[in-house]
Amino acid sequence: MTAMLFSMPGNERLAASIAEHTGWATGTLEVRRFPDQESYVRLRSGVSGSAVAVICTLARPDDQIMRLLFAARLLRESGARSVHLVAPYLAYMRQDRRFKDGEALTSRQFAQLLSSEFDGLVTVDPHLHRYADLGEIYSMETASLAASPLLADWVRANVDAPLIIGPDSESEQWAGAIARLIGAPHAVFAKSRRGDRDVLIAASDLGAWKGRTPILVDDVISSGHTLANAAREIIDQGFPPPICLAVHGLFAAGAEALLREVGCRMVTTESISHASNAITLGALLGDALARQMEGGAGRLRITPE
Ligand SMILES: O=P(O)(O)OC[C@H]1O[C@@H](O)[C@H](O)[C@@H]1O
Repeated sequence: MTAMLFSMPGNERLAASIAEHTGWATGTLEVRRFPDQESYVRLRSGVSGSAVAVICTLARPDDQIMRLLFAARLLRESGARSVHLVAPYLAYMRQDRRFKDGEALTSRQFAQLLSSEFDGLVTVDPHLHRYADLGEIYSMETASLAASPLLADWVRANVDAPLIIGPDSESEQWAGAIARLIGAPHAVFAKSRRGDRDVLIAASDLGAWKGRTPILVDDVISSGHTLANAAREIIDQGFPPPICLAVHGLFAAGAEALLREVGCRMVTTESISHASNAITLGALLGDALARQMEGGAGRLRITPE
């Protein structure tokens, strides 16, 4: 199997990290915007008969989706044997139900758009909350990789006597896994969300673990309010400001400043490029992509309504 990697703008470091691990060649896609903001995409490498992967993490997805779909179609039309998407951060997964009457079910529609052009998807900790599996909405091969072993490695190497804390019940899957992997205690708080930037955290009593270094663990930092409010609860109980350890650092406007103001140090994986990136994903993504490509994904299926 010949394989080739293509990076969408802004994903060059991630693509290099996968290329370094797999030894695959990196091809060139020229991608730019016309003055009217439409997208221009041109393939500058031969792909005939190759399995190809486009590396495009999906933070700020609305800025990226059209050019990504154009690139996928172009690669297929140019003779690629199969076209895969490596999106370490997968967007729109948090809109996994109609929370209010009349809301668009964007997770499903976004999945249908990607599934209509790609044969396979490799991603890291997609926000699987009300969906049990990506197969419920994606109709292509999917690999959902768990970052918790890598997060656990980071804690093991950097923190003595950690206390792992999840800010809400959804985060138990990461907090619990990391705590088990490193043999540390963990606690999980409760959260109620009243708005995009308005969350209430009900903390549990951490008194039994005084003296340990608190580490808040979550899948996503978006507005930062979940972790900032959880951090305040931890500090109120006499602990130092926690380390905020997350798989995906989206850092919406104001999030970084908010967490700094509370005194938190932020640590994230390289799924979204940010100064807090401290955990590389090249080996995890490269191995999963190789398995998917060797599996021979190549048949395009369309999700039925
Ligand atoms: O509070 P912000 O940072 O906006 O949002 C991130 C939180 O919202 C949830 O879906 C995530 O799992 C995380 O707990």
